[in-house]
Amino acid sequence: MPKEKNPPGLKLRLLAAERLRAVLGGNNFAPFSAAEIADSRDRALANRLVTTALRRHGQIDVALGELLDRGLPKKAGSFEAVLRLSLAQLLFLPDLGAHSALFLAVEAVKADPKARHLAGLMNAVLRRAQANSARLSGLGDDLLLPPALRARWVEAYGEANVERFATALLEGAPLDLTLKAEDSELIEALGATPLGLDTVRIASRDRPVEALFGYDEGRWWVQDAAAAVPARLVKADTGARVADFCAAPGGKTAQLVNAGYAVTGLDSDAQRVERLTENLSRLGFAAEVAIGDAASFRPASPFDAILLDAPCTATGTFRRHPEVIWHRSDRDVAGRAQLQRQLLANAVDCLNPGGVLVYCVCSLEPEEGEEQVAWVAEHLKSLELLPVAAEELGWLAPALRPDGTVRIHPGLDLPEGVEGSIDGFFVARFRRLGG
Ligand SMILES: C[S@@+](CC[C@H](N)C(=O)[O-])C[C@H]1O[C@@H](n2cnc3c(N)ncnc32)[C@H](O)[C@@H]1O
Repeated sequence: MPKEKNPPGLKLRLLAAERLRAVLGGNNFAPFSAAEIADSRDRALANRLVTTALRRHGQIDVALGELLDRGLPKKAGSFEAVLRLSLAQLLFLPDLGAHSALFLAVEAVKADPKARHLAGLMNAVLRRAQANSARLSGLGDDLLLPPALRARWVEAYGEANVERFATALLEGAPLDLTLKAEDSELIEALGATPLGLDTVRIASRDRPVEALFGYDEGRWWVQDAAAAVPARLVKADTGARVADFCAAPGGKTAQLVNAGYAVTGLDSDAQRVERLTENLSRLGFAAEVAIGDAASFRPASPFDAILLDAPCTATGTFRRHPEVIWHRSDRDVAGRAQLQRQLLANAVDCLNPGGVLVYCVCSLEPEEGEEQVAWVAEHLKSLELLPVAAEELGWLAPALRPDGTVRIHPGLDLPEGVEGSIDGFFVARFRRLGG
């Protein structure tokens, strides 16, 4: 019988390998969308393979070290990505069965002219992995984080919290929505759990976001519970002129409009600004939108308040972007911290005396959060810290620090009955002196 040219599952495996390879090469991970893989079961499978390979990256590194006597072959096309996917399946997704992990891996490298010559090696390595799977699948969770990052986080958050971070990494992120208005019928129709304030959580979903109840009517937007905190801390009068610096794709802009402010959303990335505009339009929200550099932007007249959601290393988003754990270097942290200082300094100059500045980052690195508050105290003398009160944080009150800044991290307890965890975020609120 002639061999089937395209065995079932091969096309999907090749797509998954391509996606993983791009992330290994430095790209951000984005799950497959319905436009990319129409069949929902195929899409779920491809996303599960890639996310497992990314979440288990550290353990797979150790397994690769053991299994490949001479290390990864150089200039080998998709070999590494295919191997990592198959190890993820063999070791950590036993429900998918071992046979397809081996068979499809060999077929996938045969389909790649740059890796074809390594089909025998792929087969041998995976057979070895299979023979040692009991031990390799039990590699410790301490390997989930690079040692240097793990040590830094243990120093900042303590061992017990970092263990919770590892659990959060493996569990991934549920879908949190911010509701335009409290509405128990909407919450029920979404099958969501209220998480306090205006956030609800959908623990598991079988449909793309666009197919969820109320999307077309613009009754909610996607926003992690932690990301919804900073905009709530902009306390200004109704109708006040509030700027959202670094606004796209607009989750916080939407909150500010919903709170009744006259909002200007500023972002330097034209494509992302397009998404911001589309998102606001779906929600039926009006805001002034500008493309510009928040480090040098000058408004026609100063704002009453500014929310600065500064670009950062985004290590707090590791549940959705496991790659940040492996991609970010000390240099990245230092570079981001430097940019954040420029943005803070310019924001002060765009504020009315007495105006409020809320600074936030979705980073877990103290250099981008706690240490920036110390830098402001030393260098931006026209700002004073305006402490956040526990009542403003609701169930997230344990995130309040003694100085009135807010450190949210994925080790924090959730309200009773709510599953999962939240992103990492740091928030500090300042006031411009005078006025
Ligand atoms: C963390 S994201 C913002 C998320 C957004 N605030 C939200 O809640 O949906 C950071 C944004 O900063 C923008 N950005 C980066 N550097 C900037 C700069 N110098 N000036 C203005 N925007 C900038 C990026 O284009 C990106 O959209």
